[in-house]
Amino acid sequence: MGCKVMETNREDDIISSSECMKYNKGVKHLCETGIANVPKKYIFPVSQRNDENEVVLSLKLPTIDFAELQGPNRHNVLDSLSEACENYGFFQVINHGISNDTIENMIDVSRRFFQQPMEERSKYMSNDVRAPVRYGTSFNQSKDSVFCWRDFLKLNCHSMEDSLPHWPTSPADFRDSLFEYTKQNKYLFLKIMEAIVETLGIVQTTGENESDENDNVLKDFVSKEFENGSHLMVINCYPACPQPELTLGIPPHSDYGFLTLLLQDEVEGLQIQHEGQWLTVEPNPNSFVVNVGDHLEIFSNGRYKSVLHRAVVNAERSRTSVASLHSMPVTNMVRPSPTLIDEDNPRRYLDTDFATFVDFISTRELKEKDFLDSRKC
Ligand SMILES: O=C(O)CCC(=O)C(=O)O
Ligand SMILES: [Fe+2]
Repeated sequence: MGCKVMETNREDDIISSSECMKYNKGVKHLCETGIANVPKKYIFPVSQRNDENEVVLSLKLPTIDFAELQGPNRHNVLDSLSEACENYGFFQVINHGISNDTIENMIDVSRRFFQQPMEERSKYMSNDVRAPVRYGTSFNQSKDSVFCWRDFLKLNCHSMEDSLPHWPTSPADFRDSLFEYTKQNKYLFLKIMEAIVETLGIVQTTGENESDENDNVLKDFVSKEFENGSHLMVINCYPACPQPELTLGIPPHSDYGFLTLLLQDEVEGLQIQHEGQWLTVEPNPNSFVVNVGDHLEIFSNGRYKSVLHRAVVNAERSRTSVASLHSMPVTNMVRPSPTLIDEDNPRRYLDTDFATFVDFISTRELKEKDFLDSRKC
């Protein structure tokens, strides 16, 4: 659904405190009030914008066939997986086993959540980054000098018993759709993590392909480290924007966890940085875009890369995406796996935990890979 367009002058360029209040209600609300121009608060410096003159190439991400990963071809798929994590930090997963219905319901209920009146959405507005459910706007609303063209709903999915009672009850099917999706998403994450741990060669396996014993060793390792791990779902809403070239849906950043499983609708918008260039990831219905997060870069002692990515917006269509960020339990320390440190490969990152990350983001405007850089030895 697009922004209502009406005639305005540029008085909205002067940011008074009442203007700020208006922006804090989110960009969806701003669009609903009717705007013809992007207010100054959302205009990025030229150097950070999506350069209109630059030819942005489309990228077909390396593809991991999840069904094949479970069969006799596992070894080849593991090679592709390891190459994708080293060279792109991104890959797409097809044949993942999550039903079309579950995926379509997730996107559909997310859209309907944001289409509700402001009063319904605003019930979940909070500045508390630890709140079980939080509606917000931009990237880090309390710190961003320029706001980006995004509203989000963040939901804690790890301690379900504590979080679920706080989840929205409107639309009526919201909780059921999310519950089913998060359960299956977590299972998929654990299975992909088993494969990633195998590619890193950090658990002692028998060295034989397709051995049940190997399967169990991997399963036990991953379940011990991640079964009770953190799981944050971020539902992103990028309304259509009257001047998309002036702003960004989400500025360049890396994700803090081990892996992010991203579901996007059919509207293009995600771009990743690869060899110094921004590349647009073509949406592939029914697949997941998976990216390496900061914690996996640390855990792999730098072998796998947490890559910068961003989202651009467009004038015609609103875009919805759902990012599921998975990591170890929030109280755990994340550190380079000792098996990946030796004389030739010294430790490259300091230990870190979730509290350090929260302290870091609450004291500054987060830029690009600042947090990860702060953890380098
Ligand atoms: O919407 C997208 O394509 C990217 C979202 C994202 O990077 C995030 O939520 O961390
Ligand atoms: Fe991200």
